[in-house]
Amino acid sequence: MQSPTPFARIGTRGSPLALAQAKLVRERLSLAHGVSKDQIAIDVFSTGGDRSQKENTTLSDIGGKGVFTKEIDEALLAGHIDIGVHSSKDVATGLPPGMVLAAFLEREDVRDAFISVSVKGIDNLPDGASFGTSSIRRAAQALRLRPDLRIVPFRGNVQTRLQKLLDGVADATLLALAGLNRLGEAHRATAIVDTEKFMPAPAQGAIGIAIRQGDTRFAEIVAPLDHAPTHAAITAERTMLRVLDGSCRTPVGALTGTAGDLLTLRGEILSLDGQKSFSAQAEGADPVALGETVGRDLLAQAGPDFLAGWSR
Ligand SMILES: NCc1[nH]cc(CCC(=O)O)c1CC(=O)O
Repeated sequence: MQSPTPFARIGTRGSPLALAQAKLVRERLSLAHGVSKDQIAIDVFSTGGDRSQKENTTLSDIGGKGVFTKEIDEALLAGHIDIGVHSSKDVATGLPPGMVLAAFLEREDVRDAFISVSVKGIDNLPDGASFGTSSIRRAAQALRLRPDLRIVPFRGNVQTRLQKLLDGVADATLLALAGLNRLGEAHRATAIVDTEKFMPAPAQGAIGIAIRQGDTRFAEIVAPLDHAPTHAAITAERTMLRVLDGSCRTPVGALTGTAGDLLTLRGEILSLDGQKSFSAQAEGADPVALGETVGRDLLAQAGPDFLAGWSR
């Protein structure tokens, strides 16, 4: 039986991936603090992003900001939960006032996996094949290589999308390898794609832990779970995205690496049809400064016409 006052209350979405991530955080908290898992509650929330799954919408159509986090953020700020567990790539760059991302678990594989029941890779798809994705980044990157592809909307959780492929709704898709790994479904990947051609989404593959700003008790409780190199990389990528967010809604990719003691950050923005793209790269020690440098470089290269053309 759960005690009436648990050690911590975690809020999460209810998808199998979100639950796996919340359970991973519970496991880490339990080990770090020597408390039983029964003392850590997991509360499940349905978000706008979950409710709109059945519509033929892209995430940017729904309105983006916090569509997978809003209800959890509100419960956190209201004190109904202590910790929000999120896929960092689903967390809006502008956090609700009073909320902070305090810790990040060590990043999983950042790459996307190509999945098809008929062909080995994107190059092998027949002319005019259908490509299932509701990610404007994956659509643009696929169309850059294969302008003939027909993009079909592909919403739903990871399991739903895998089933849609089996049902023949599309000839192929891309999914984050991180999600497949966490669900024990990595064997479904037909191929792992090259990050040069398919730069991952900013913050892909990292679980983020949100707490209330100024909550010193929970700041201390989640601190042992934080992986410093992941924290730095996600900060750099989210900063780059924040610089771009203000001006445009083009597809964006980002990838952090290391060069000795320094971080390297590569970023790219693409037109929706993938026919135009700009990339930038820099290295530095301060993740915020690095993200700003790469973000501003991308804005400068793209210029106002490109950004205006795709701003809605
Ligand atoms: N809402 C989509 C989403 N958000 C996070 C992940 C994967 C896990 C991650 O990037 O940490 C996914 C699924 C996908 O892109 O395949």
